[in-house]
Amino acid sequence: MGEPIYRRVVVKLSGEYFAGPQSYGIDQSTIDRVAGDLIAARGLGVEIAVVVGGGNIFRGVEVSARGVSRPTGDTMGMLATVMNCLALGEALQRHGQKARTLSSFVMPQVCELYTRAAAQQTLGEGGIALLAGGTGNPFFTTDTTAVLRAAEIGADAVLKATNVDGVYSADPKRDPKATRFERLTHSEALAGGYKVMDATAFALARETSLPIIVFSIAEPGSIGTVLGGAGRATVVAG
Ligand SMILES: Nc1ncnc2c1ncn2[C@@H]1O[C@H](COP(=O)(O)OP(=O)(O)O)[C@@H](O)[C@H]1O
Ligand SMILES: O=c1ccn([C@@H]2O[C@H](COP(=O)(O)OP(=O)(O)O)[C@@H](O)[C@H]2O)c(=O)[nH]1
Repeated sequence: MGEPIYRRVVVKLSGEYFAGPQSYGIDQSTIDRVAGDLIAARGLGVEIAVVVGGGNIFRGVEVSARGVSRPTGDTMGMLATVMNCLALGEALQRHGQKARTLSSFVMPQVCELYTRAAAQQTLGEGGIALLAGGTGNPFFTTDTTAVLRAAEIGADAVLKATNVDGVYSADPKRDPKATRFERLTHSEALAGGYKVMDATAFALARETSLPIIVFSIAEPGSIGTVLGGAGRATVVAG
């Protein structure tokens, strides 16, 4: 594995992936494996903050399709991300890694409130900061949260660890002829309308000059590989 090309990153973990072989909820062995990958990546000397999605429990759009208002559905989705962070935090600590969950919502019995200073402090002390609760606002996604928090804490890149190994010309799960891009500019990603990430996230990354690396979390060790500038991935930058 090569020397890391980033000093501080935000890793966005797919909530959906946390369900493992199940269709819903949290699969413990999947969380333990992801925790191991994060600890190995931290071992390369890179400061790591993590944003976890909530799609394994609730997605606002899906909840609202069943009759709940969209803001309430989105709040349920954001609370789902808190549960995922609590599960991941425990797994990291069990493996000996210092981790601190910081939420966009005030919930003192559950975890601390996210502030930029608290996140910076955790990273400075060698801990992994788990940034829970999304942006705290409905109508956003955890992809946008990852870019927002990366810009706030001065990260060098957003690593989107998802269930595909990059950005394709079309959804690879629907179109077998779709081809993977090695590299795209933010403007090309926006113009292409590639659904692997929402437009707000790409636009904020362009505005803040943040590279986004899209890669598969299913590949064990992929976070460390990507930190070394290698592996199958799409780099969205420039
Ligand atoms: N152009 C595309 N390139 C890659 N993936 C795409 C594209 N269009 C749609 N997708 C789909 O996007 C999904 C990843 O996005 P999403 O479900 O939001 O991930 P996450 O759970 O990591 O937030 C993949 O499952 C893939 O099928
Ligand atoms: O700032 C945010 C982040 C997330 N969400 C809600 O939380 C859900 C879970 O997040 P996301 O869909 O991004 O998770 P993932 O796709 O990574 O599992 C979303 O569907 C939204 O309903 C939100 O309302 N605001």
